Amino acid sequence: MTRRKPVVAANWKMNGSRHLVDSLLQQIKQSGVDQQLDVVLSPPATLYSYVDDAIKQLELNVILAAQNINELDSGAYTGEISAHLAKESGCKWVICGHSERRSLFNESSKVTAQKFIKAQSLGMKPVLCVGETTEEHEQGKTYSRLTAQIETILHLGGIDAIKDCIIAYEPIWAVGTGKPASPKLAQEVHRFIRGMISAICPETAQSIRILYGGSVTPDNVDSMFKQPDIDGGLIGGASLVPEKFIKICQAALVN
Ligand SMILES: O=C[C@H](O)COP(=O)(O)O
Repeated sequence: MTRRKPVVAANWKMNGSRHLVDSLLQQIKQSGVDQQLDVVLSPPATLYSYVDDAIKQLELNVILAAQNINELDSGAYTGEISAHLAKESGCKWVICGHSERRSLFNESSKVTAQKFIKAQSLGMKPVLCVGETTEEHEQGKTYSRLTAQIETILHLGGIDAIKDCIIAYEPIWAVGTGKPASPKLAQEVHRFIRGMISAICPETAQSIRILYGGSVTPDNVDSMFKQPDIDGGLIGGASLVPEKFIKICQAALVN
C-alpha cells in the first residue's frame, strides 16, 4: 500500500497576528516537523505576504494556503480576493468549501467547485472540505451528503479534477465544539470517501490524502491519526497555540 505523506494544516480563520506567525514559524523551525510532513498554514489574507516572506527567510518547507478565493478572475467585487491575487501573495494551496463558507456565506457546492477548478487552473492545490450537518448526521444522511459534495467537483472538473487535491472531512457538528467525531466513525467515513474515489479513479484512491477536521487537540490526535485512512488534520482552534500545533504535527509523524 502507498505510504501517504501526512498533512497537518492550520486554519486560523479570522484569528492570528504577525506576532503569532513569528512564534509559530519559529517553533516549526526548531521542531523540524516541516521537513517530514506537509505542514500548511492558512492565515487571514492580510497575512499571506507576511507569512510567505517569513517562510522564505527561515527556509521552511511550510505551505501557505488561502482560506478562500473568489471563483472569478477580477472585477468589481469589493472585499473579494481572486486566485491570481492569492497566488501572487505566495499561496500554493486553497481551502475550498469550508463549512463556514458554506453555511455562513451561503456558498453552494457549485460555487465551491468553481473555486476548486479555478485554483487548479493556476497550479494551486485545492483542499476540498466536505461534511454533514448535525441534522444530516442524525438522519443517517452523511454518505449521501458527502457523495453530492464530491460529485459536484466531478461534474464540473471531470475525473482529472480529483487527481490532484486534498479532501478534508469536517463533520459540522464537530467543528469548534470540543466534541470530535470518534476515531472509529471518522475512519469509517474516510474509508467511504476513499472507496468512492476508488470507484472512479482507482490509481488516485491510494494516493489521495484525506484529512480529518473538527476539534482536534493534542489530547485526542493520536487515536485519530492511527486510523489507516486518516492522513492528517485540518486544525482550527488548536492551531492558534503553537505548542499544541507542533504536538499535533509530531503525532502525525509517529502514528
Ligand atoms: O478548519 C478547521 C476546522 O474547521 C476545525 O476547527 P476546530 O479545530 O476549531 O474544530
